[in-house]
Amino acid sequence: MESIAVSRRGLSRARRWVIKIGSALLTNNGRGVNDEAISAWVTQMAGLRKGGVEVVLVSSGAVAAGMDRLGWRRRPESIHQLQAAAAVGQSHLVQVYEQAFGRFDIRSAQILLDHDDLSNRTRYLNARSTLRTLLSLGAVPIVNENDTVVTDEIRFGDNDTLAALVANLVEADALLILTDADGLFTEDPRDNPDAELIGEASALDARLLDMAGGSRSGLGRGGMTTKVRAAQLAARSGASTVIVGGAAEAVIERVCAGHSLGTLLLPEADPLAARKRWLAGQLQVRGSLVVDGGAEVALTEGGGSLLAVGVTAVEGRFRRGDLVSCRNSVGCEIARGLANYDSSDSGRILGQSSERFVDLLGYRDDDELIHRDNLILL
Ligand SMILES: Nc1ncnc2c1ncn2[C@@H]1O[C@H](COP(=O)(O)OP(=O)(O)O)[C@@H](O)[C@H]1O
Ligand SMILES: N[C@@H](CCC(=O)OP(=O)(O)O)C(=O)O
Repeated sequence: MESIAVSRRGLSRARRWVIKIGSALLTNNGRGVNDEAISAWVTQMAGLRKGGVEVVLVSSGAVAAGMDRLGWRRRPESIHQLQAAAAVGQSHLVQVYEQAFGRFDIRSAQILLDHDDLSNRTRYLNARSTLRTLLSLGAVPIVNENDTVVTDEIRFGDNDTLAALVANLVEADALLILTDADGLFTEDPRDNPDAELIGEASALDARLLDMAGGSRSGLGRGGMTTKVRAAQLAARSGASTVIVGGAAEAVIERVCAGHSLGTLLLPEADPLAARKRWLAGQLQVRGSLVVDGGAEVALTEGGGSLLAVGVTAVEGRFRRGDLVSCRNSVGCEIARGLANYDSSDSGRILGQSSERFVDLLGYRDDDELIHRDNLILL
């Protein structure tokens, strides 16, 4: 039991969440989207945002909202009708969120993604930069699949997969999947009312996929199978996943505070190591920082962050958040990491202590040029 408490407590330290709200939950008994429930979730997300926690929302519901507006009772089979319903519904869905976040003076932003956006390197990096910029502006991105331009073969179909890929994209600490079941049960509780809730497991535990079944709601898509797979994908970049019943009182607040609700699916033992491996494999090196002897020791032996004071030269052109290589005075690459300042600002602060950043740049975002959590030693 102790380990549950410890890992749940870890969730209360997560600074960046991806929160996915599924179709089965969002729909008002099949009649459009549930505005009242959306308002309650947004109130909780606004609370997180005000507390300095970054939130990316992945929301389904476009097809359900569109069906309602078009007067359709049953989810259509044809892909073109689904696309039409999604187009009609998406604008309404975003409008409901915009209004709800507006009550808290929080900007929201619509992001529609398809498979190609996340498999094409340039588009992937563009999506990543836009999402990160929105977060740094304090906005809440609202992501959905770009249903208009996708066909059956390349659709995500379910938004669980999309949410996990977004968690990878923004390197979220945790993914919260709100659905109409209380979590992952040993069997679908609709089939067996005696099925038991799994409180916590490793996302990579092969038995989970045997327990997970498909969707029955008529509006939801992937069921628990895609949720377990999403947890496995999210774990690749070190994120934990919680699958939980979204109708529970103050559910987002309680899960994010570390309360034991729903099912927690954990990445491997050291999420930071997973995340660093993910970073190393995903991004292109955009430039280099040459470090002095003191900084080399601090990085390689002390496990420290890279400070501007230990940097002697900046090479290449890179933006904040890009992957850069750290080389020592004889040109050996010793580490790679995500730069907190772009190449031009890095050039202005090199050799300087962070107290001077405001004088030199007119602002100070971070004290470190590369934080140790974003640094991979080679
Ligand atoms: N082992 C399981 N535990 C809980 N729910 C399950 C399980 N297997 C299948 N399900 C089904 O998964 C459904 C949730 O998935 P889905 O309908 O796709 O929702 P969403 O639209 O929120 O993604 C539940 O309503 C439940 O019937
Ligand atoms: N893009 C679709 C979502 C697809 C879907 O229903 O996914 P899910 O919520 O995972 O069951 C929509 O907005 O209706």
